[in-house]
Amino acid sequence: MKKIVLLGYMGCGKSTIAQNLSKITNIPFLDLDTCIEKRANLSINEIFSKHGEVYFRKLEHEMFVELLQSSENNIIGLGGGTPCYANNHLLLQNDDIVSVYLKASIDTLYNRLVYNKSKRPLIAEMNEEEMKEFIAKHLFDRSFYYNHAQHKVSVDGRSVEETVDDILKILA
Ligand SMILES: Nc1ncnc2c1ncn2[C@@H]1O[C@H](COP(=O)(O)OP(=O)(O)O)[C@@H](O)[C@H]1O
Ligand SMILES: O=C(O)C1=C[C@@H](OP(=O)(O)O)[C@@H](O)[C@H](O)C1
Ligand SMILES: [Mg+2]
Repeated sequence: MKKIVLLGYMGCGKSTIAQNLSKITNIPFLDLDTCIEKRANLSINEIFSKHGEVYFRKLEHEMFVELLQSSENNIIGLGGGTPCYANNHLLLQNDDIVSVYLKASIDTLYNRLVYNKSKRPLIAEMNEEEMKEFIAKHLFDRSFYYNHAQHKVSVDGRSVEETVDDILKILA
């Protein structure tokens, strides 16, 4: 059984889908952000505010490599920026993983993030207008990295259960 790696922009559902896919498959799930918070003993917000984003990206890369090197079978929910730094996107092509890009439209992402931004330091201080413009440009810049995933699943208008089913079809 290969490790299953879920990636995509903030708000596309990586953490939620990883948890629900784990319930169905009984494969343990790991959320990369949670692993980083435990290792640093700081929240993502605190890491950004105390040490800055470059420090966070270093921790994120180290933890991502560590999780990929473990012998355990896991479902790993990445952070939205994980594929976009330290050549992490090249790891998405590894033979011993199944990487799935949860692709969402700007509107889907905005509608989910507008009520969930306080724990996301990149957008926490933005107003609604700024957020919409930021997401559009940021998603465009990042799509090169996300498109290195082996598989792509559209999540627009799909329930959690439907997205889990879409991923189960890939794993079958
Ligand atoms: N399929 C879905 N339909 C509706 N809302 C969803 C769906 N998947 C996730 N969400 C919601 O979107 C928000 C972001 O989900 P989350 O799993 O934290 O995304 P990510 O880890 O990719 O940032 C949460 O409020 C979550 O409940
Ligand atoms: O897009 C990003 O750069 C980030 C996404 C976040 O994870 P989620 O995608 O789970 O929100 C978290 O890693 C951090 O706030 C940075
Ligand atoms: Mg998440």
